[in-house]
Amino acid sequence: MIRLERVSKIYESGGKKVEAVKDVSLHIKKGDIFGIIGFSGAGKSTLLRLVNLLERPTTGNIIVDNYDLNSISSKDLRQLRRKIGMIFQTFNLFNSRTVYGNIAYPLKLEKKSKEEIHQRVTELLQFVGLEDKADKFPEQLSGGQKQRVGIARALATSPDILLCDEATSALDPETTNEILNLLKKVNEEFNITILLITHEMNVIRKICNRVAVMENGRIIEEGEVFNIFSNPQEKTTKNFISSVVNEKLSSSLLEKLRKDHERKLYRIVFSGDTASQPILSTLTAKHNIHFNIIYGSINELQNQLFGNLIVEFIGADSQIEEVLKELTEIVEVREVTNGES
Ligand SMILES: Nc1ncnc2c1ncn2[C@@H]1O[C@H](COP(=O)(O)OP(=O)(O)OP(=O)(O)O)[C@@H](O)[C@H]1O
Repeated sequence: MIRLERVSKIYESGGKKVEAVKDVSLHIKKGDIFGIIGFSGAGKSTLLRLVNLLERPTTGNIIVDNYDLNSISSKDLRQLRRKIGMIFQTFNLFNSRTVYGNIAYPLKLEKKSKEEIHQRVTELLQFVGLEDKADKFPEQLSGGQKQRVGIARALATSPDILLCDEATSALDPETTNEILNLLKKVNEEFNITILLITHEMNVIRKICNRVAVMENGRIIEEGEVFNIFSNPQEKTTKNFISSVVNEKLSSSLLEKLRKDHERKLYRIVFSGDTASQPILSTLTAKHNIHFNIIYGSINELQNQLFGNLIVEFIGADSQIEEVLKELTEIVEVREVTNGES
């Protein structure tokens, strides 16, 4: 659906060059909810503007819906633009138009008849749950309601792709969840591919199936959301994950635990099927030792479980060794040291 091949974007302003996007390759498949996460200045907005045809890459190719943007004709470009909807952090609604007028606007540009416009706007108002707000002006709406209008307007021309630029960053957590649920519904009911940029891992966790982590213009890590969450490789990715999945213990708590428990502590990381199997109890029973759970967390993601436990084993050293050996073959096991909390 969207393919970026070795894309770079260099801005030149005041004689200075800024390489905002560096050698990025990505493949976003039809039906994906693909999230790009990164700190401010990482290059996310530039990447979105490249896909939205507002910027041209300095080098590399961008292919959207089988059109190579480097060689697309202006007629095809106009056609393609209609297939891409966009919503924004600041909603970008027309304050002088009603909710109805905002949603109708792209259809008016397409010179649709009054009846067609009425039918489509009514459908969309119902879809986003704002039937009773048709005649209100944006300033009479809450942030969440404004974003619903933004979504309805973006869907008016039945796009194949929806680009979301920090669409929930201005909203409180509850409203964020409502809007994320609505975006999921857009994806599922209309099979619209969603590409979103965000600096909130919560957004990625809630609705994305794939994620790319961006830093200094580059994609540093990319993959299925479950795999990235359960086995992040890069420090920045780990930091983003720890903002929503609290698996680290504070160093003071760790110190206390180590004082209270003179045996070695082990962190055992479970994911997927292993998170729902009684692996620990089976293995410790087999080798006739006991275990004591010191800390545990379990999370649900994409209908799968992942989590981790900190445990101590009680029993003969040789038997503990055996259990650790067998455990390591099934799950990730590492001794908890002072440096690793
Ligand atoms: N039009 C422009 N001209 C010159 N430099 C730009 C332009 N747009 C962005 N940049 C620079 O490119 C880099 C990436 O910016 P970009 O806005 O893409 O990052 P971002 O991850 O979206 O950050 P934010 O979340 O703060 O918007 C930054 O160093 C920025 O200053």
